[in-house]
Amino acid sequence: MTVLVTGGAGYIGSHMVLALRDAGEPVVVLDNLSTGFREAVPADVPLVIGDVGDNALLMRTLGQHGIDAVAHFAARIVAPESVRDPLGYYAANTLRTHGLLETLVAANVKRFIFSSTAAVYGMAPPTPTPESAPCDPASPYGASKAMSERILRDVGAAYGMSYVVLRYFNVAGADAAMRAGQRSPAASNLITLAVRAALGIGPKLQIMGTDLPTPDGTGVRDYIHVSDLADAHVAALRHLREDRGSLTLNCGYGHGYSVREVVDAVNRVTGKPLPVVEGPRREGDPYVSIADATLIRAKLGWKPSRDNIDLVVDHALRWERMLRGERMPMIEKRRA
Ligand SMILES: NC(=O)c1ccc[n+]([C@@H]2O[C@H](COP(=O)([O-])OP(=O)(O)OC[C@H]3O[C@@H](n4cnc5c(N)ncnc54)[C@H](O)[C@@H]3O)[C@@H](O)[C@H]2O)c1
Ligand SMILES: O=c1ccn([C@@H]2O[C@H](COP(=O)(O)OP(=O)(O)O[C@H]3O[C@H](CO)[C@H](O)[C@H](O)[C@H]3O)[C@@H](O)[C@H]2O)c(=O)[nH]1
Repeated sequence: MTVLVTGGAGYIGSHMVLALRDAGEPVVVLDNLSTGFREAVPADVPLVIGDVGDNALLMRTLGQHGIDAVAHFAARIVAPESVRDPLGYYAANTLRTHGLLETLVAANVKRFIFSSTAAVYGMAPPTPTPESAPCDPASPYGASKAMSERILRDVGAAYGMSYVVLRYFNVAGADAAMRAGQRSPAASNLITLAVRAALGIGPKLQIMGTDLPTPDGTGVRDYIHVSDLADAHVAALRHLREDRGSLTLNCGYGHGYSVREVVDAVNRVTGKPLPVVEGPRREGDPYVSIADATLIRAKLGWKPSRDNIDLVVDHALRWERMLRGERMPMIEKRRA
């Protein structure tokens, strides 16, 4: 029984590959390396380079490796870009998920874990946000995921596929042993930008809005450590293998930090003040995004062990240093 991880050469998928490998689960990665990195996949994990939309390749991969479950991470993920290129996003995310599900139904693969996002809830959901809150995505990116969720629900009902949809809040940090982390130079999430600024390898951090209706005027987010998120996927896999039914679950800690609180954490971890520039609000940014994270604990027995903003920042910072050659990674490097 092998797990296929689409997008396993990307930031979150590579942590899932490590979590599965650490749990002794055979795993295969399918990735087109559009935003992923060959070296993010450990040398002893088969890497199939190709597009998730290539049905013939998928069918071959499923058969060759005896796949019984798929964790589908492969996607385009930049919400503002999706506003400029909605057709590209619906094709990359919704249509490719449809095609993947079609192939899995034909191949009789009946376990599916889907990477969804808090962006399905839109601009002003109740906070903390339960899974039952209405989906009202503000961007084509969020809509492409919400549509995929809907397709999955119908496929599950019609063809007996069991699935776990995981709606991630704000993912951050890196593997504690520095085997994986955010490799993309284009990453635009707050914690990556803050630690890169602290190390002088990125521009000064701009606080996007200081007059929001939040306690200190800056945006509040529920930051989840990427390895806790990977553990949630492993728990989801166990749930599916035990035939305990389909689920849609938030992935977050259930509490949030403002941008200023994240900057404070960076200051504590580095021991020196991070210079920041105060700028205007970013269009389309929710003020607050916090998960109601009760259901995932109840349904999967998931217990995060890294719910500590200083730890999240420390791992992100150490990873950036390591990437710049200050420390060697602890996994054997895949030969290019
Ligand atoms: N990063 C976040 O904060 C966040 C938040 C919510 C949800 N998500 C979801 O998590 C998933 C992973 O995100 P990430 O941050 O690791 O992004 P990423 O860009 O690092 O990883 C995506 C991976 O998928 C691959 N890929 C993309 N399109 C493909 C295709 N058509 N065929 C094969 N491979 C393809 C890329 O090469 C890359 O390795 C995505 O589905 C994203 O929507 C991410
Ligand atoms: O340079 C920056 C970058 C971000 N922020 C602020 O930091 C907070 C977090 O912003 P991110 O860009 O890190 O994350 P978002 O909440 O905007 O979005 C992320 O989480 C969403 C889920 O809620 C989606 O999945 C989305 O794709 C993913 O990037 C926001 O208040 C934002 O305004 C800044 O002040 N300066």
